Amino acid sequence: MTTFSIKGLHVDRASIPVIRGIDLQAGSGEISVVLGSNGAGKTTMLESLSGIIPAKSGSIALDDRQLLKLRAGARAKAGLSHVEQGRTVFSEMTTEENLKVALHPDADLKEAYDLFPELLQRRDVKAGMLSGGEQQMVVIARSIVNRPRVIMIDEMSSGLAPVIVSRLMRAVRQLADDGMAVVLVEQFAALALAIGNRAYVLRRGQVVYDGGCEALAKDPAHLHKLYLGDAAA
Ligand SMILES: Nc1ncnc2c1ncn2[C@@H]1O[C@H](COP(=O)(O)OP(=O)(O)OP(=O)(O)O)[C@@H](O)[C@H]1O
Repeated sequence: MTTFSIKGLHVDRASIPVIRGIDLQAGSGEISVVLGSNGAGKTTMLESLSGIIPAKSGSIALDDRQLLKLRAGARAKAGLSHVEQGRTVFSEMTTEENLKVALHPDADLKEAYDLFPELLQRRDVKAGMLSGGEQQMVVIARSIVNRPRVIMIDEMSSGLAPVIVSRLMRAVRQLADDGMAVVLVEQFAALALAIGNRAYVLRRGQVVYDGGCEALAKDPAHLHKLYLGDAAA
Protein backbone atom coordinates (compact mmCIF):
# COMPACT_ATOMS: atom_id res chain seq x y z
CA MET A 1 0.00 0.00 0.00
CA THR A 2 1.18 3.49 -0.90
CA THR A 3 0.00 6.83 0.40
CA PHE A 4 0.99 9.97 -1.44
CA SER A 5 0.31 12.85 0.88
CA ILE A 6 0.69 16.58 0.25
CA LYS A 7 0.36 19.05 3.11
CA GLY A 8 0.53 22.83 3.20
CA LEU A 9 2.09 23.11 -0.26
CA HIS A 10 3.11 26.60 -1.35
CA VAL A 11 4.58 27.35 -4.78
CA ASP A 12 5.51 30.70 -6.31
CA ARG A 13 5.98 31.47 -9.98
CA ALA A 14 7.97 34.57 -10.88
CA SER A 15 7.72 35.54 -7.17
CA ILE A 16 3.91 35.41 -7.28
CA PRO A 17 2.15 32.88 -5.00
CA VAL A 18 0.35 30.41 -7.31
CA ILE A 19 -0.19 27.44 -4.97
CA ARG A 20 -1.31 28.70 -1.58
CA GLY A 21 -1.43 25.97 1.04
CA ILE A 22 -2.76 22.86 -0.65
CA ASP A 23 -3.44 19.53 1.12
CA LEU A 24 -4.09 16.51 -1.13
CA GLN A 25 -3.93 12.74 -0.87
CA ALA A 26 -3.91 9.72 -3.17
CA GLY A 27 -3.61 6.15 -1.97
CA SER A 28 -3.00 2.83 -3.76
CA GLY A 29 -6.05 1.88 -5.74
CA GLU A 30 -7.41 5.42 -5.76
CA ILE A 31 -7.83 8.14 -8.33
CA SER A 32 -7.69 11.65 -6.93
CA VAL A 33 -9.26 13.92 -9.53
CA VAL A 34 -8.06 17.54 -9.60
CA LEU A 35 -10.38 20.04 -11.28
CA GLY A 36 -10.39 23.80 -11.62
CA SER A 37 -10.66 26.55 -14.18
CA ASN A 38 -7.78 27.78 -16.35
CA GLY A 39 -5.03 29.29 -14.27
CA ALA A 40 -6.21 27.72 -11.00
CA GLY A 41 -2.75 26.21 -10.54
CA LYS A 42 -3.24 22.54 -11.46
CA THR A 43 -0.20 22.21 -13.73
CA THR A 44 1.95 24.24 -11.33
CA MET A 45 0.95 21.88 -8.52
CA LEU A 46 1.93 18.76 -10.52
CA GLU A 47 5.19 20.33 -11.66
CA SER A 48 6.14 21.12 -8.09
CA LEU A 49 5.22 17.60 -6.93
CA SER A 50 7.43 15.93 -9.54
CA GLY A 51 10.25 18.43 -8.93
CA ILE A 52 10.23 20.25 -12.28
CA ILE A 53 9.81 23.51 -10.37
CA PRO A 54 10.65 24.04 -6.69
CA ALA A 55 8.02 24.29 -3.98
CA LYS A 56 8.43 27.11 -1.49
CA SER A 57 7.26 25.10 1.51
CA GLY A 58 5.09 22.20 2.61
CA SER A 59 5.32 18.45 2.76
CA ILE A 60 5.34 15.97 -0.15
CA ALA A 61 5.43 12.48 1.35
CA LEU A 62 5.40 9.06 -0.25
CA ASP A 63 4.54 6.87 2.72
CA ASP A 64 7.16 7.88 5.34
CA ARG A 65 9.58 9.37 2.86
CA GLN A 66 9.80 13.14 2.47
CA LEU A 67 10.38 14.16 -1.17
CA LEU A 68 10.29 17.95 -0.96
CA LYS A 69 14.04 18.42 -1.00
CA LEU A 70 14.76 15.74 -3.62
CA ARG A 71 15.48 16.50 -7.26
CA ALA A 72 13.10 15.32 -9.99
CA GLY A 73 15.21 12.25 -10.83
CA ALA A 74 15.29 11.08 -7.22
CA ARG A 75 11.53 11.55 -6.90
CA ALA A 76 11.04 9.43 -10.02
CA LYS A 77 13.28 6.75 -8.51
CA ALA A 78 11.23 6.89 -5.32
CA GLY A 79 8.17 5.97 -7.40
CA LEU A 80 6.63 9.17 -8.76
CA SER A 81 5.73 9.39 -12.42
CA HIS A 82 4.46 12.53 -14.15
CA VAL A 83 2.66 12.49 -17.49
CA GLU A 84 3.04 16.08 -18.58
CA GLN A 85 0.67 18.04 -20.76
CA GLY A 86 1.32 17.99 -24.49
CA ARG A 87 1.81 14.28 -25.40
CA THR A 88 5.52 14.52 -26.14
CA VAL A 89 6.61 11.55 -28.23
CA PHE A 90 9.82 11.10 -30.18
CA SER A 91 8.28 11.39 -33.66
CA GLU A 92 11.08 9.70 -35.59
CA MET A 93 11.20 6.71 -33.24
CA THR A 94 8.75 3.81 -33.39
CA THR A 95 6.09 3.20 -30.77
CA GLU A 96 8.23 0.47 -29.21
CA GLU A 97 11.40 2.58 -29.23
CA ASN A 98 9.43 5.32 -27.45
CA LEU A 99 8.35 2.84 -24.79
CA LYS A 100 11.92 1.63 -24.33
CA VAL A 101 13.43 5.08 -23.85
CA ALA A 102 13.04 5.11 -20.09
CA LEU A 103 13.07 1.37 -19.52
CA HIS A 104 15.21 -0.09 -16.73
CA PRO A 105 17.19 -3.17 -17.81
CA ASP A 106 15.11 -5.40 -15.51
CA ALA A 107 11.73 -4.03 -16.62
CA ASP A 108 9.70 -5.20 -19.63
CA LEU A 109 6.96 -3.88 -21.87
CA LYS A 110 4.30 -6.43 -20.97
CA GLU A 111 2.36 -4.12 -18.66
CA ALA A 112 2.49 -1.31 -21.21
CA TYR A 113 0.99 -3.55 -23.90
CA ASP A 114 -1.48 -5.11 -21.45
CA LEU A 115 -2.75 -1.63 -20.68
CA PHE A 116 -3.00 -0.63 -24.35
CA PRO A 117 -3.12 -3.74 -26.58
CA GLU A 118 -3.88 -1.43 -29.51
CA LEU A 119 -0.23 -0.29 -29.36
CA LEU A 120 1.01 -3.81 -30.14
CA GLN A 121 -0.27 -3.52 -33.71
CA ARG A 122 1.42 -0.13 -33.96
CA ARG A 123 4.73 -1.11 -32.35
CA ASP A 124 6.83 -0.59 -35.51
CA VAL A 125 5.08 2.60 -36.62
CA LYS A 126 6.88 5.90 -36.14
CA ALA A 127 5.25 7.76 -33.27
CA GLY A 128 4.86 10.87 -35.42
CA MET A 129 2.45 8.90 -37.62
CA LEU A 130 0.17 7.87 -34.74
CA SER A 131 -3.15 9.55 -33.99
CA GLY A 132 -3.38 11.95 -31.06
CA GLY A 133 -5.10 9.29 -28.95
CA GLU A 134 -2.45 6.70 -29.78
CA GLN A 135 0.30 9.17 -28.94
CA GLN A 136 -1.34 9.76 -25.58
CA MET A 137 -1.42 5.99 -25.04
CA VAL A 138 2.32 5.84 -25.78
CA VAL A 139 3.04 8.60 -23.29
CA ILE A 140 0.98 6.97 -20.54
CA ALA A 141 2.39 3.52 -21.31
CA ARG A 142 5.96 4.90 -21.26
CA SER A 143 5.33 6.37 -17.82
CA ILE A 144 4.43 3.01 -16.27
CA VAL A 145 7.19 0.75 -17.66
CA ASN A 146 9.30 1.25 -14.54
CA ARG A 147 6.35 0.45 -12.27
CA PRO A 148 5.85 3.73 -10.44
CA ARG A 149 3.78 3.79 -7.26
CA VAL A 150 2.18 7.14 -8.06
CA ILE A 151 1.22 8.43 -11.49
CA MET A 152 0.22 12.06 -12.02
CA ILE A 153 -1.48 12.80 -15.32
CA ASP A 154 -1.97 16.33 -16.66
CA GLU A 155 -4.81 17.03 -19.12
CA MET A 156 -4.48 13.81 -21.10
CA SER A 157 -7.81 14.46 -22.88
CA SER A 158 -6.99 17.80 -24.38
CA GLY A 159 -8.07 17.93 -28.05
CA LEU A 160 -9.18 14.28 -28.22
CA ALA A 161 -12.56 12.88 -29.30
CA PRO A 162 -14.88 11.78 -26.46
CA VAL A 163 -14.68 8.10 -27.48
CA ILE A 164 -10.87 8.18 -27.13
CA VAL A 165 -11.13 10.05 -23.85
CA SER A 166 -13.41 7.31 -22.50
CA ARG A 167 -10.87 4.69 -23.59
CA LEU A 168 -8.06 6.54 -21.79
CA MET A 169 -10.22 6.94 -18.68
CA ARG A 170 -10.80 3.16 -18.58
CA ALA A 171 -7.04 2.60 -18.75
CA VAL A 172 -6.42 5.05 -15.91
CA ARG A 173 -9.03 3.24 -13.81
CA GLN A 174 -7.21 0.00 -14.55
CA LEU A 175 -3.92 1.48 -13.30
CA ALA A 176 -5.56 2.33 -9.99
CA ASP A 177 -7.24 -1.08 -9.78
CA ASP A 178 -3.81 -2.64 -10.29
CA GLY A 179 -2.61 -0.79 -7.18
CA MET A 180 -1.23 2.54 -8.32
CA ALA A 181 -2.12 5.85 -6.67
CA VAL A 182 -3.33 8.21 -9.41
CA VAL A 183 -3.57 12.01 -9.45
CA LEU A 184 -5.62 13.00 -12.48
CA VAL A 185 -5.79 16.64 -13.59
CA GLU A 186 -8.67 16.94 -16.05
CA GLN A 187 -10.88 19.38 -17.92
CA PHE A 188 -13.50 16.72 -18.76
CA ALA A 189 -14.97 16.89 -15.25
CA ALA A 190 -17.88 14.48 -15.74
CA LEU A 191 -15.76 11.68 -17.24
CA ALA A 192 -13.04 12.08 -14.63
CA LEU A 193 -15.51 12.13 -11.72
CA ALA A 194 -17.11 8.94 -13.11
CA ILE A 195 -13.86 6.96 -12.67
CA GLY A 196 -12.40 8.83 -9.67
CA ASN A 197 -12.56 8.36 -5.91
CA ARG A 198 -11.54 11.63 -4.27
CA ALA A 199 -12.13 14.98 -5.91
CA TYR A 200 -10.34 18.27 -5.37
CA VAL A 201 -11.36 21.56 -6.94
CA LEU A 202 -8.69 24.25 -7.04
CA ARG A 203 -9.38 27.94 -7.27
CA ARG A 204 -6.60 30.52 -7.28
CA GLY A 205 -4.16 28.06 -5.80
CA GLN A 206 -6.35 26.81 -2.98
CA VAL A 207 -8.58 23.76 -2.49
CA VAL A 208 -12.22 24.83 -2.45
CA TYR A 209 -13.65 21.28 -2.51
CA ASP A 210 -12.21 18.09 -1.04
CA GLY A 211 -14.62 15.17 -1.03
CA GLY A 212 -16.02 12.20 -2.89
CA CYS A 213 -16.26 12.16 -6.68
CA GLU A 214 -19.72 10.66 -6.61
CA ALA A 215 -21.26 13.47 -4.58
CA LEU A 216 -19.79 16.10 -6.90
CA ALA A 217 -20.79 14.21 -10.06
CA LYS A 218 -24.40 14.22 -8.85
CA ASP A 219 -24.41 17.97 -8.27
CA PRO A 220 -23.24 19.80 -11.42
CA ALA A 221 -24.65 23.09 -10.14
CA HIS A 222 -22.38 22.87 -7.09
CA LEU A 223 -19.40 22.03 -9.31
CA HIS A 224 -20.17 25.00 -11.54
CA LYS A 225 -20.27 27.27 -8.52
CA LEU A 226 -16.99 25.87 -7.22
CA TYR A 227 -15.34 26.66 -10.56
CA LEU A 228 -16.66 30.17 -10.72
CA GLY A 229 -16.38 31.08 -7.04
CA ASP A 230 -17.46 34.56 -6.08
CA ALA A 231 -18.55 35.28 -9.64
CA ALA A 232 -21.38 32.73 -9.25
CA ALA A 233 -22.59 34.08 -5.90
N1 LIG B 1 6.26 29.83 -16.23
C1 LIG B 1 5.45 30.65 -15.57
N2 LIG B 1 5.90 31.84 -15.09
C2 LIG B 1 5.09 32.67 -14.41
N3 LIG B 1 3.78 32.40 -14.13
C3 LIG B 1 3.30 31.25 -14.58
C4 LIG B 1 4.10 30.30 -15.31
N4 LIG B 1 3.31 29.23 -15.60
C5 LIG B 1 2.10 29.49 -15.09
N5 LIG B 1 2.08 30.69 -14.47
C6 LIG B 1 0.93 31.30 -13.79
O1 LIG B 1 0.55 30.44 -12.73
C7 LIG B 1 -0.88 30.41 -12.61
C8 LIG B 1 -1.35 28.96 -12.64
O2 LIG B 1 -1.08 28.39 -13.92
P1 LIG B 1 -1.24 26.83 -14.20
O3 LIG B 1 -0.79 26.58 -15.59
O4 LIG B 1 -0.59 26.08 -13.11
O5 LIG B 1 -2.81 26.65 -14.07
P2 LIG B 1 -3.75 25.47 -14.55
O6 LIG B 1 -4.78 25.31 -13.51
O7 LIG B 1 -2.92 24.28 -14.89
O8 LIG B 1 -4.39 26.08 -15.86
P3 LIG B 1 -4.72 25.42 -17.29
O9 LIG B 1 -5.91 24.57 -17.06
O10 LIG B 1 -4.98 26.61 -18.14
O11 LIG B 1 -3.49 24.65 -17.72
C9 LIG B 1 -1.43 31.26 -13.73
O12 LIG B 1 -1.75 32.53 -13.21
C10 LIG B 1 -0.29 31.38 -14.71
O13 LIG B 1 -0.33 32.60 -15.39
